Amino acid sequence: MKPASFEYHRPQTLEAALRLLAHYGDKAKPIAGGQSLGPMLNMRLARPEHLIDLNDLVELDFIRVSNGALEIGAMTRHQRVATAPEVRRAHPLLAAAASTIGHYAIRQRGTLGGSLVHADPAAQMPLIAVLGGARIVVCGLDGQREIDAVDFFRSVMTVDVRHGEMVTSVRFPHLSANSGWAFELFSRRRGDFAIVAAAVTLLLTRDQRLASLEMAFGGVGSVPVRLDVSAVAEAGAMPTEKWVAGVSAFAAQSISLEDSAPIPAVFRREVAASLMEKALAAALARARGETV
Ligand SMILES: Cc1cc2nc3c(=O)[nH]c(=O)nc-3n(C[C@H](O)[C@H](O)[C@H](O)COP(=O)(O)OP(=O)(O)OC[C@H]3O[C@@H](n4cnc5c(N)ncnc54)[C@H](O)[C@@H]3O)c2cc1C
Repeated sequence: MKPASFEYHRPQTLEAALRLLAHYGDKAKPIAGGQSLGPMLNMRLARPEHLIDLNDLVELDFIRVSNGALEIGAMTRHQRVATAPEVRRAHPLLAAAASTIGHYAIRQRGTLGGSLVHADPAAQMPLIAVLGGARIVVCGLDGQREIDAVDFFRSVMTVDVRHGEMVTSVRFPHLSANSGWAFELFSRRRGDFAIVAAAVTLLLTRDQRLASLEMAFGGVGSVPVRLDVSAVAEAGAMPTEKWVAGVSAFAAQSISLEDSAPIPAVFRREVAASLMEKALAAALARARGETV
């Protein structure tokens, strides 16, 4: 199928893009990498009358490290996030997760901003943003807003961006150098969207006890789910193999799942438990300085 007709605009500055978005309101849509919007246009699931191409906005393609945060421009491609040395140093979990998005060609075009706004519940970038307490910077002609990732994702493919606004960047707090971290996903074939994904960050004390733990799942609800681990992961606990098994079972039990054809909830929950067990073990190994 071919898209319904639209008028194509290629602004050269962020301000020009915002003016177009403000002028055309709900009749306009930005296009970034086109890896999600392209198919939606072709299938006529999206029918904007005006398409605002963001690909000349070089000011939104950047990676900056400052004051404990890693700030990445909305037009930064997944492949750059996956391979940039500054991302690998400041947030190795983000780089690792980005390297698993789709295939190489998709990572070369798809952007961080596009992925967050598209908000597929199983996508990698929304999951890491929610787990790590990222803040999403949204801009309109009247100024900018900074939104916590947990509040940004409202539902399936629905986010807190109003007509006339655009995502311009994302601020990820650094992972501390001695953090343990891991990202695991289960998909039918390599490069497919995850059926379930799990991500973990943790810190150990000098005597190898648990200092802090964050866990999140993707693909188990309408938005990424960051878990409340206070009931099972007390600071000071000794993270043994038995502890890992107990915490991952708890994590998988604590999510509410509905049957969705063709993947029954019981299967999704088993996959979630097993991915979380793998992720916890890998994160602990990294925190202990072992090779993963
Ligand atoms: C075969 C295939 C496999 C894939 N596998 C995966 C996968 O495993 N994991 C994964 O996460 N993704 C996957 N994707 C999707 C890919 O990551 C996309 O790049 C991403 O979802 C959208 O990014 P984009 O830059 O292409 O955005 P676009 O497709 O251009 O836009 C997507 C949406 O975001 C809006 N938008 C874009 N940029 C902005 C902005 N700055 N501000 C406001 N709105 C904006 C658009 O209007 C549109 O609604 C896959 C895609 C394909 C085709």
